[in-house]
Amino acid sequence: MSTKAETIASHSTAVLSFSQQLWESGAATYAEILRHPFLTGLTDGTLSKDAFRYFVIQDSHYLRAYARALSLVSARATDPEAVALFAGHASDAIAVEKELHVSLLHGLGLTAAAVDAAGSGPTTTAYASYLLGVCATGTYAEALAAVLPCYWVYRDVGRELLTRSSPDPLYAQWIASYGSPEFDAVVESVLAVTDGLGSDIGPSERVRCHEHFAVTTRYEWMFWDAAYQQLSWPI
Ligand SMILES: Cc1ncc(C[n+]2csc(CCO)c2C)c(N)n1
Repeated sequence: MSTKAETIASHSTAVLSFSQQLWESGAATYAEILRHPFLTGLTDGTLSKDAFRYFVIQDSHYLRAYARALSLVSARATDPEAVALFAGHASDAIAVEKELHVSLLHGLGLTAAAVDAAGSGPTTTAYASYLLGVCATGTYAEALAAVLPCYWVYRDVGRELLTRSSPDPLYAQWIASYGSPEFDAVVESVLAVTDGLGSDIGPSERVRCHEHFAVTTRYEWMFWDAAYQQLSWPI
């Protein structure tokens, strides 16, 4: 039987691009994400407004942390194009957070003060801490592997949900923002940077990249699950 490192190393010499190799580490989780009742509830309109409200509040906290993680990715990039790309996306994440306040929060009867008062929940805090930890202490490739599922899972979920849409106008508005062609172009540029790194990475670093990708894909599932359950701190 081959070890995990050998399996990953054998993939690296095969025809798959680095991003496609990473995707295999999250593929089973991605299949579960599409079946999650939060997402099926969004598209058939049965998702409770309380669960969606929880999601939007937690996403505000998540986006603030994610922007900082992307700034760290930007700082570690050596290619000036990649520095600019991730710095731009860090800035976009803050803009998205503000936009959320204006459109979705208002439609949900929420205020910025309510978001701050709710604070970052257990799953948001765990996911954000993992991202910031890897981006601060890992290599550039590890940092990229950790932030990648956020882009990629959302693009693919957005595309899938667009085909289903939603009878609820608020849910349809959210779906449209991630299924847009502009967002598709953002994700393709990040995948191109990832593939450009593929040949420079050693075997142990490659294994760590796969681990980070698998963990943050799981956190994406957990983020929707936390909203579905409206998970709070136990104490
Ligand atoms: C839990 C969670 N995961 C991913 C995204 C999607 N997302 C947020 S910022 C960004 C890139 C730069 O704008 C992307 C793809 C989200 N909103 N919430």
